[in-house]
Amino acid sequence: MNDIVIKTQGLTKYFDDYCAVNDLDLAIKRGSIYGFLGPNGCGKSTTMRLLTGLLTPSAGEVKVLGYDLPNQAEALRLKIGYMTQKFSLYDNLSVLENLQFVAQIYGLSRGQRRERLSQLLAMYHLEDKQHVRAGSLSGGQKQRLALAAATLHEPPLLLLDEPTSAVDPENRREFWERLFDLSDSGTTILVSTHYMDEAERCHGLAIMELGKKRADGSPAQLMEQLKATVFQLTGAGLRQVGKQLADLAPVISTAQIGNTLRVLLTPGLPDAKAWLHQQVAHINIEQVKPNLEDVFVASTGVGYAKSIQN
Ligand SMILES: Nc1ncnc2c1ncn2[C@@H]1O[C@H](COP(=O)(O)OP(=O)(O)OP(=O)(O)O)[C@@H](O)[C@H]1O
Repeated sequence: MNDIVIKTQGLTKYFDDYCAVNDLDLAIKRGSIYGFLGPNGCGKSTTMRLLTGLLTPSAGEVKVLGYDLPNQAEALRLKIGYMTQKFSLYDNLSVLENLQFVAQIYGLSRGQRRERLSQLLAMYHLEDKQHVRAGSLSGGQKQRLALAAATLHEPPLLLLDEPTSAVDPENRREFWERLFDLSDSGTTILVSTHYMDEAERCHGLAIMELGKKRADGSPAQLMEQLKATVFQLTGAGLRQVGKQLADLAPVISTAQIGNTLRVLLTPGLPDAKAWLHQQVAHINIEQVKPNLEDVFVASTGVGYAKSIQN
């Protein structure tokens, strides 16, 4: 059995002469939750739409669940669930009516419909809301309803485009519990996000910028492989210290976090801690383990440019 359910090689998408997805190679395993992490406009949604067959690539090869895209996009359609960042169900229909409508689109018989809908209402804690208009649900309830609708036909692949941008942390956590249930039962899930805590929950992750994949691996691998050295500085005058360090060549980034200053240095320095001490003698300096945000900073923007230079 082939465990790679999404494979792309050289996947590229131009809109006129703007390259939104640039030479993207992916290999995503069955049953995994794989994230696209990146700033606005980096090509996350475009990649997702290419993987659903909604968009035609300008170049490259795409195989999803064994189907070659874009040629076999129609056959793939029934095998995927797709949820976009905007609530795309009907505000004026009740929760139940929305689900009944989607069930009809997927051609479920009356008996199948009854069974599946009561299952979904229970699973997504929407039983007591089933006769409420979708438009009057809270952000978290809307997202649960959208996930119920996207999974109604039990697709083996689920694509979620920034699914929790409008929900609070508690609802986000609850939403992710459901994603892990789905993954546990073999569903492959692609999720785009710009939240670090969501990215950390993924089994695998691509960090994207300007349509390019800058890093790929599990969050643990990405943190382990980070070439930069990370320091936490404490002491007086941290704002000033941050400004003083920011422009120096070996400094990838500085960021104040509460009472500490987090500093990322390029790997080229023979003794990074000694170098830092020379710059800021009166400050406590402790080397710390990288986190995912450090990986992100070193993989994008100025941090990326400095990382590859040094
Ligand atoms: N249909 C389109 N026509 C022209 N340009 C487009 C089109 N769709 C996307 N783009 C451009 O391609 C780039 C990538 O957009 P995309 O929506 O994939 O980014 P994203 O990472 O999903 O961002 P966001 O988080 O803001 O949704 C952007 O510069 C966007 O303006």
